[in-house]
Amino acid sequence: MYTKYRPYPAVTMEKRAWADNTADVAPVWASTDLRDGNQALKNPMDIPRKVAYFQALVDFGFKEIEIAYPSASQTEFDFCRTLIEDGMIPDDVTVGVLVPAIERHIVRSFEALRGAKRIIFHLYNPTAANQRDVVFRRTEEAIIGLAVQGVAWVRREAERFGGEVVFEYSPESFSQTELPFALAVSNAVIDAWGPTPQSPMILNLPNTLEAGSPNIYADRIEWMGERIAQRESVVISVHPHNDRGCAVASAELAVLAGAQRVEGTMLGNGERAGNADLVTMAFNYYAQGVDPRLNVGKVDDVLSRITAIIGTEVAERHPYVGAMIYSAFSGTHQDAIKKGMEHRRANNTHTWEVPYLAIDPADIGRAYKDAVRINSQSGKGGVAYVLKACYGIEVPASEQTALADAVKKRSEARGGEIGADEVRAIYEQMAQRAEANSWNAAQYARHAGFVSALALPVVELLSPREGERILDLGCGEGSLAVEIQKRGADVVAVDLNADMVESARAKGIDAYVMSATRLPFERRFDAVFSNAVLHWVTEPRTAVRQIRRALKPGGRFVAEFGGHGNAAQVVEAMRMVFERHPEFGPFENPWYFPTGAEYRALLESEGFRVASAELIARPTPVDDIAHWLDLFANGIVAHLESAQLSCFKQEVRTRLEPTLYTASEGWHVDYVRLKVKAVKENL
Ligand SMILES: CC(=O)SCCNC(=O)CCNC(=O)[C@H](O)C(C)(C)COP(=O)(O)OP(=O)(O)OC[C@H]1O[C@@H](n2cnc3c(N)ncnc32)[C@H](O)[C@@H]1OP(=O)(O)O
Ligand SMILES: CC(C)C(=O)C(=O)O
Repeated sequence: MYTKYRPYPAVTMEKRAWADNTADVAPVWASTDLRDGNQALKNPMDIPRKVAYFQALVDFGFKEIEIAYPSASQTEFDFCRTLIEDGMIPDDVTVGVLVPAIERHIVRSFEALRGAKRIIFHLYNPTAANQRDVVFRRTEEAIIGLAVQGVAWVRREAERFGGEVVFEYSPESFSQTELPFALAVSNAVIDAWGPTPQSPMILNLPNTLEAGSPNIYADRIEWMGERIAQRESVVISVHPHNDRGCAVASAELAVLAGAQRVEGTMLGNGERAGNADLVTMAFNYYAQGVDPRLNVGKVDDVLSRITAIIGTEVAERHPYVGAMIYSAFSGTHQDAIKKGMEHRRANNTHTWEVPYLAIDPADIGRAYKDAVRINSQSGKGGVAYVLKACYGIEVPASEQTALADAVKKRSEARGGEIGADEVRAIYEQMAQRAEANSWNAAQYARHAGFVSALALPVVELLSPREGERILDLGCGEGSLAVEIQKRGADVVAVDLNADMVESARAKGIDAYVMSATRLPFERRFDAVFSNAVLHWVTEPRTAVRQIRRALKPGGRFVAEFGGHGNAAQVVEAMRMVFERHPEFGPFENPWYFPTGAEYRALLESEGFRVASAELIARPTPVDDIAHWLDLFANGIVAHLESAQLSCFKQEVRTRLEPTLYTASEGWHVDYVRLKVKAVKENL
């Protein structure tokens, strides 16, 4: 079996320059899609499809386009005529045709091109030993004679042709041709055509059947380049096929070896295993900071047009352009991408250095959010990235592992990918479970009407104006949102509690269930308003970032919530009752009550200009401290049994009665509010 095939002959080189060269300049690209690509299709294109394909190639930036083998069929001929007669060839684009060394084919091909301003007339004849002996049954001299005769026919017709003719010659099957013979035939053709440095010809050295490794192709190109006649009047071109899967590598090494021009096709479409894929190759230059001389930013548009025309698809894993190319499922890769992107943003880096991403997906219009996709292989970094990229949600580091575990479980149980919306739903559910307090809208309305009634001055501080878009963050049952709306503003309200949101909606408010640390809004609001909510948010920096993000530049943030010392006596009484009853477990204070200075510093560090951040002592009447505990402290005692709960309430009540209750005025809670007004700076 192993004697059936022979090793591809290596080239003996005294010195080899290409291995030390670097790819500093992209070659001239020549698309052969409409000829070589077309001849690979089961259903070759008709004229309208060819026209559409031609236009896509022009839009991608090709300046040399081989459009046909005009003598092959009437369609090929008519396509040439259509492009020329309908004036579809831009002035900076040169069209080419492929023609065998047969007189009537040469005559007909010139006929097809009549009227074109500038053409590449590409003559070819096979030169390999096997072709000479078996297909043509001619000696070496006769094959050279055929080529030289072909040149004479081309010269004669070129002289009659009105436009400029760039002559191209291919010793077809160069890859299987002995180098001395390839050189002999090429030099005979160069001599017969007589190119000059001002009017050079193209010598195309095809890897017609790719049978050797790219380094040998490079050796062959360098070998030829060193020896051909009139090197300064010849543009060396390559035409690599992909039979060994190395066409792009062959083309790149050939360029290092002196090739100045590369023929190939979009996505490598072509006979057998195809041609050199010029999309990949152009991006290979681009990704090294070399001008690719093609409109790579338009690639998705161009490829969607081309694949629709020829009825193919871009493979998911195709380099640079596959749908999955900029997506990572695996946890450690996701983590590295997330950190790389964050580092880039934080440092405003210009050069691209994000692990696992060859180029910036945005360069070709792909979204960053697709860079990370979630399944059972994913980790915390990836899951956090998805929520940040898709919804602007910052998952606190403390919650990331639990979230990733929940997502992984879901993916393993169900199989397959977990979409961003599903990750978000899992996160919301976790947040609701983790919410310290539970809320009941009816009870709230009955016993906590004071919360909104006392907040009207905060609405005044907000001073909503007609037509402004205002976010009410933590709207509760919606009374303040109604007040703001009455002043002509357009209000969107959010609250973590579905019962409250329901109640706000019943008042005609556009309300949603949403956490203050997971707002999806970006530059949407003229103002963000919040009353009696932010002391419940245990990730204050995350909330401030979300608020800033939701605001338009210059937008204001007006809020009131519990500040340093708020309900201090109540908190202390609860703590002491817990201390007296070790069976209740540790007392956990759920609230964030900052000082004015602390909150001001937080806002300023997140890009706000703070107009005021003041603590205001406001003893607040409540109907009964027991109701207050039921409403606002139920999270602290959620784990207690009912007898323990009664005991807790009774003991807290007894402790507070001497200071917070009077017979004439009833119960007052020692509220201290932090009232804030700040403006989003235009950073
Ligand atoms: C590697 C490449 O991609 S090269 C391009 C290949 N593309 C094509 O062949 C597509 C278009 N081809 C065609 O439509 C036809 O093959 C035609 C019109 C060129 C010729 O068709 P036909 O006359 O029917 O002959 P056929 O297709 O069998 O070709 C074989 C003949 O062409 C000769 N021939 C093949 N290539 C060449 C050439 N480049 N120069 C001169 N003669 C050639 C062969 O020696 C053979 O001649 P013979 O009949 O004297 O033995
Ligand atoms: C005619 C030549 C350039 C060709 O298509 C090939 O050798 O593959």
